[in-house]
Amino acid sequence: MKQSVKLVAGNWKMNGLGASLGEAEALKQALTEQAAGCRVALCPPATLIERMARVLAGGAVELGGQDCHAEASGAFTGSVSAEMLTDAGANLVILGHSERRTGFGETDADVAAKTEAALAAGLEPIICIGETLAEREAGQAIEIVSHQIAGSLPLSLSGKAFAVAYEPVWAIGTGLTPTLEQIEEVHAAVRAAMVARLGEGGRTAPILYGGSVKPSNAAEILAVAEVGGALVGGASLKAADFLGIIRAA
Ligand SMILES: O=C[C@H](O)COP(=O)(O)O
Repeated sequence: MKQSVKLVAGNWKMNGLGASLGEAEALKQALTEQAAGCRVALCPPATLIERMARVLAGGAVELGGQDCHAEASGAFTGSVSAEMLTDAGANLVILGHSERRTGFGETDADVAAKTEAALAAGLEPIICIGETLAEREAGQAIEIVSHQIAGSLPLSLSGKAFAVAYEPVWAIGTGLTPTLEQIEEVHAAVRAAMVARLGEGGRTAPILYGGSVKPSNAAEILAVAEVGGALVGGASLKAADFLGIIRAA
């Protein structure tokens, strides 16, 4: 299904200090001078969200967290709740990124629980899925992402604003990307899995592509059927690069 308004979200990961707020300011300024034609979001480290919310106030750039805890509050040292992200000024949150699934052992069930928490706090979740290189080489990409969709999307998402991000693990930060045909094939399968899981509620949420998106390949990737936007890592850290991708959308 063709999405009318795409979402281009920048995931700063564990990059950025107060000095980086200038990049957010430059992005806001550029999108004030020339409207984007798509939704644009930045997801900085949690420590920057509140300051970035002040910088971005009154502009078109939305703000997201990179993770949240499944519980609303409690004895969870080092964690941030969904409500804390909302309180700091975020309206989105990335959940289930492969770096959290791999590095922190997050399961599909964890991602589903975090998604429930995000919805309860009024956040729009961006739920990440994607196969490893070994899984792709074994011909299991479709099976893996379909399974991840079934396990990571709680039924309560139906009727709510959310996005799915397909990020092949082997394409993240490597400069490698799937072929356009492979992206189209997986996105079609992801859509089918979303509809199988949520019924009509799975039909319209955008499916973002993520993994080595840059200004030079963004236009062709964003033109693929069922690509409803992009989740951008490295190329979102500099406003000029991120703007190149936004313009392509
Ligand atoms: O969340 C973003 C992705 O992991 C993509 O990162 P990348 O654009 O640096 O490959």
